[in-house]
Amino acid sequence: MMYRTGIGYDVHQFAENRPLILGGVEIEHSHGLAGHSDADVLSHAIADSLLGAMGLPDIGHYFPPTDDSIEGISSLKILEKCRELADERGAVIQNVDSSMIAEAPKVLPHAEAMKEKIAAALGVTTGQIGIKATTNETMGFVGRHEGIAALASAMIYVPD
Ligand SMILES: Nc1ccn([C@@H]2O[C@H](COP(=O)(O)O)[C@@H](O)[C@H]2O)c(=O)n1
Ligand SMILES: C[C@@]1(CO)OP(=O)(O)OP(=O)(O)OC[C@H]1O
Repeated sequence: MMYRTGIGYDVHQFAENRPLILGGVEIEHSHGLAGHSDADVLSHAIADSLLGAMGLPDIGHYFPPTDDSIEGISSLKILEKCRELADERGAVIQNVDSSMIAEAPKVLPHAEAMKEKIAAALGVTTGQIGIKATTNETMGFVGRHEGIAALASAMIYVPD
């Protein structure tokens, strides 16, 4: 038996007239995030952490930014694809942990709702999903409210 870990990082720029979707949850804010997909930076980081743990190529390999057919795709679908790839290999997701780095809005009040969406997409329990957040203490692009970054780590069990 083997346990494997993976990491993921993503960042998206704020844009006007876009919904702000984080962990599959729409959050009221003055700006949303720009992207070819729904720009759910948290789900993207989590997807990459799972793909990394499985030793697979990253999110852009499965969902290329050049693919017009996925414009506006819900990133929960990307997490569902990660679950499918895990199932195909008999891999079992043990846990996912994550942090968002955002000056605003406050995201922790939405963490439970995000856990529910993410857990459902991955076929795990909410207790297996960690969601944290920090500001960047006004420094850098996050500090200037230019965008949101997210980090994630995953552990999976892979049978022999
Ligand atoms: N976008 C954010 C940022 C932070 N939080 C919560 O606030 C706590 C304090 O953040 P600091 O950066 O000032 O240390 C943090 O631990 C989070 O609980 C948040 O919800 N949303
Ligand atoms: C899923 C994709 C598809 O275009 O989403 P984007 O919104 O482009 O987001 P990004 O995190 O820059 O790259 C991942 C892409 O593969």
